[in-house]
Amino acid sequence: MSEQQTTPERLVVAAAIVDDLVRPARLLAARRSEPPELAGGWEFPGGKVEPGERPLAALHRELREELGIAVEVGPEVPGPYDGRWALGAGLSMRLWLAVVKEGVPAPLEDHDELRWLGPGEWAGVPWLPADVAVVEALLERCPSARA
Ligand SMILES: Nc1nc2c([nH]c(=O)n2[C@H]2C[C@H](O)[C@@H](COP(=O)(O)OP(=O)(O)OP(=O)(O)O)O2)c(=O)[nH]1
Repeated sequence: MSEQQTTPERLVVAAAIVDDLVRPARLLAARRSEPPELAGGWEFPGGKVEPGERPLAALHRELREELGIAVEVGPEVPGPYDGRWALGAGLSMRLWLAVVKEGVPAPLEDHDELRWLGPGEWAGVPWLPADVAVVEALLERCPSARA
Protein backbone atom coordinates (compact mmCIF):
# COMPACT_ATOMS: atom_id res chain seq x y z
CA MET A 1 0.00 0.00 0.00
CA SER A 2 1.41 3.38 -0.92
CA GLU A 3 0.87 6.57 1.02
CA GLN A 4 -0.09 9.38 -1.25
CA GLN A 5 -0.24 13.07 -0.46
CA THR A 6 -3.04 14.75 -2.30
CA THR A 7 -3.17 18.41 -3.21
CA PRO A 8 -5.90 20.24 -1.35
CA GLU A 9 -8.44 21.58 -3.78
CA ARG A 10 -8.73 25.34 -3.19
CA LEU A 11 -5.74 27.46 -4.21
CA VAL A 12 -4.58 30.54 -2.31
CA VAL A 13 -1.96 32.76 -3.95
CA ALA A 14 0.22 35.11 -1.95
CA ALA A 15 3.28 37.32 -2.19
CA ALA A 16 6.40 37.63 -0.09
CA ILE A 17 6.80 41.33 -0.83
CA VAL A 18 10.42 42.30 -0.36
CA ASP A 19 12.56 45.38 -0.94
CA ASP A 20 14.81 43.69 -3.51
CA LEU A 21 14.31 40.49 -5.52
CA VAL A 22 18.02 39.63 -5.61
CA ARG A 23 19.07 40.49 -2.06
CA PRO A 24 15.91 40.79 0.01
CA ALA A 25 16.48 42.37 3.40
CA ARG A 26 12.97 43.59 4.25
CA LEU A 27 9.73 41.59 4.07
CA LEU A 28 6.20 42.99 4.24
CA ALA A 29 3.97 41.16 6.73
CA ALA A 30 0.24 41.80 7.07
CA ARG A 31 -1.83 41.26 10.21
CA ARG A 32 -5.27 39.77 9.61
CA SER A 33 -8.28 41.53 11.02
CA GLU A 34 -10.78 38.79 10.13
CA PRO A 35 -12.24 36.22 10.49
CA PRO A 36 -12.08 36.20 14.30
CA GLU A 37 -10.23 32.87 14.47
CA LEU A 38 -7.39 34.24 12.32
CA ALA A 39 -7.40 37.86 13.53
CA GLY A 40 -4.06 38.96 14.97
CA GLY A 41 -2.07 36.42 12.94
CA TRP A 42 0.45 37.69 10.40
CA GLU A 43 0.47 36.45 6.83
CA PHE A 44 1.59 37.01 3.26
CA PRO A 45 -0.88 39.26 1.45
CA GLY A 46 -2.99 37.38 -1.09
CA GLY A 47 -6.17 35.36 -1.26
CA LYS A 48 -8.18 32.68 -2.98
CA VAL A 49 -8.10 32.16 -6.71
CA GLU A 50 -11.58 32.53 -8.19
CA PRO A 51 -12.94 29.78 -10.48
CA GLY A 52 -11.51 30.23 -13.97
CA GLU A 53 -8.98 32.82 -12.82
CA ARG A 54 -5.26 32.38 -13.51
CA PRO A 55 -3.14 32.24 -10.35
CA LEU A 56 -0.97 35.26 -11.17
CA ALA A 57 -3.99 37.31 -12.26
CA ALA A 58 -5.53 36.48 -8.89
CA LEU A 59 -2.35 37.55 -7.12
CA HIS A 60 -2.30 40.95 -8.84
CA ARG A 61 -6.02 41.42 -8.12
CA GLU A 62 -5.66 40.55 -4.43
CA LEU A 63 -2.68 42.87 -3.94
CA ARG A 64 -4.52 45.72 -5.64
CA GLU A 65 -7.65 45.14 -3.52
CA GLU A 66 -5.94 44.47 -0.20
CA LEU A 67 -2.96 46.83 -0.32
CA GLY A 68 -3.60 49.22 -3.22
CA ILE A 69 -0.36 48.31 -4.97
CA ALA A 70 0.94 46.96 -8.27
CA VAL A 71 3.90 44.59 -8.06
CA GLU A 72 6.57 42.99 -10.16
CA VAL A 73 6.41 39.28 -9.47
CA GLY A 74 9.73 37.45 -9.05
CA PRO A 75 10.57 33.77 -8.54
CA GLU A 76 8.13 31.38 -6.95
CA VAL A 77 8.94 29.95 -3.53
CA PRO A 78 7.74 26.38 -4.01
CA GLY A 79 6.29 24.37 -1.17
CA PRO A 80 6.66 20.64 -0.52
CA TYR A 81 3.24 19.55 -1.83
CA ASP A 82 3.36 19.77 -5.60
CA GLY A 83 5.00 23.16 -5.22
CA ARG A 84 2.31 24.31 -2.83
CA TRP A 85 2.23 25.06 0.88
CA ALA A 86 -0.46 23.23 2.85
CA LEU A 87 -2.67 25.58 4.86
CA GLY A 88 -5.16 23.05 6.24
CA ALA A 89 -8.94 23.27 5.83
CA GLY A 90 -8.78 22.19 2.18
CA LEU A 91 -6.53 25.09 1.18
CA SER A 92 -3.06 25.22 -0.28
CA MET A 93 -0.91 28.19 -1.18
CA ARG A 94 1.46 29.19 -3.95
CA LEU A 95 3.86 31.98 -3.02
CA TRP A 96 6.01 34.32 -5.11
CA LEU A 97 8.60 36.91 -4.22
CA ALA A 98 7.49 40.34 -5.39
CA VAL A 99 8.50 43.99 -5.21
CA VAL A 100 6.23 47.04 -5.16
CA LYS A 101 6.08 48.84 -8.49
CA GLU A 102 3.28 51.33 -7.89
CA GLY A 103 1.63 52.66 -4.77
CA VAL A 104 2.41 52.49 -1.09
CA PRO A 105 1.06 49.40 0.68
CA ALA A 106 -1.88 50.24 2.94
CA PRO A 107 -4.16 47.90 4.93
CA LEU A 108 -7.28 48.53 2.83
CA GLU A 109 -9.00 45.15 3.30
CA ASP A 110 -8.66 42.12 5.60
CA HIS A 111 -5.67 43.58 7.52
CA ASP A 112 -5.31 46.11 10.31
CA GLU A 113 -1.55 46.51 10.23
CA LEU A 114 1.33 46.14 7.80
CA ARG A 115 4.93 45.91 8.91
CA TRP A 116 8.24 45.86 7.05
CA LEU A 117 10.37 43.29 8.85
CA GLY A 118 14.09 43.99 8.61
CA PRO A 119 17.06 41.61 8.81
CA GLY A 120 16.74 39.36 11.84
CA GLU A 121 13.06 40.23 12.23
CA TRP A 122 11.35 38.02 9.65
CA ALA A 123 10.37 35.35 12.18
CA GLY A 124 9.63 37.91 14.87
CA VAL A 125 5.86 38.29 14.47
CA PRO A 126 3.22 35.65 15.26
CA TRP A 127 2.67 34.26 11.75
CA LEU A 128 -0.40 32.15 11.03
CA PRO A 129 0.54 28.57 11.97
CA ALA A 130 0.89 27.37 8.36
CA ASP A 131 3.20 30.27 7.51
CA VAL A 132 5.88 29.47 10.08
CA ALA A 133 7.48 26.84 7.81
CA VAL A 134 7.17 29.19 4.85
CA VAL A 135 9.10 31.92 6.65
CA GLU A 136 11.80 29.38 7.57
CA ALA A 137 12.12 28.39 3.90
CA LEU A 138 12.34 32.04 2.89
CA LEU A 139 15.10 32.64 5.42
CA GLU A 140 16.98 29.64 4.03
CA ARG A 141 17.01 31.16 0.56
CA CYS A 142 17.58 34.77 1.63
CA PRO A 143 20.83 35.06 3.62
CA SER A 144 20.52 38.83 3.38
CA ALA A 145 17.47 38.60 5.67
CA ARG A 146 19.36 37.08 8.55
CA ALA A 147 20.71 39.38 11.23
N1 LIG B 1 -3.53 35.24 2.01
C1 LIG B 1 -3.03 34.35 2.85
N2 LIG B 1 -3.83 33.43 3.41
C2 LIG B 1 -3.27 32.54 4.26
C3 LIG B 1 -1.90 32.57 4.56
N3 LIG B 1 -1.64 31.57 5.47
C4 LIG B 1 -2.81 30.95 5.70
O1 LIG B 1 -2.98 30.00 6.48
N4 LIG B 1 -3.81 31.54 4.97
C5 LIG B 1 -5.21 31.13 4.98
C6 LIG B 1 -6.09 32.12 5.69
C7 LIG B 1 -7.41 31.96 4.97
O2 LIG B 1 -8.09 30.85 5.56
C8 LIG B 1 -7.00 31.57 3.56
C9 LIG B 1 -6.99 32.73 2.62
O3 LIG B 1 -8.26 33.25 2.48
P1 LIG B 1 -8.54 34.79 2.30
O4 LIG B 1 -9.64 35.15 3.26
O5 LIG B 1 -7.28 35.58 2.39
O6 LIG B 1 -9.09 34.78 0.83
P2 LIG B 1 -9.87 35.93 0.10
O7 LIG B 1 -9.17 37.25 0.34
O8 LIG B 1 -10.01 35.46 -1.31
O9 LIG B 1 -11.25 36.05 0.86
P3 LIG B 1 -12.66 35.30 0.70
O10 LIG B 1 -13.00 35.29 -0.75
O11 LIG B 1 -12.52 33.94 1.29
O12 LIG B 1 -13.56 36.18 1.53
O13 LIG B 1 -5.70 31.03 3.66
C10 LIG B 1 -1.07 33.56 3.98
O14 LIG B 1 0.14 33.64 4.23
N5 LIG B 1 -1.68 34.42 3.13
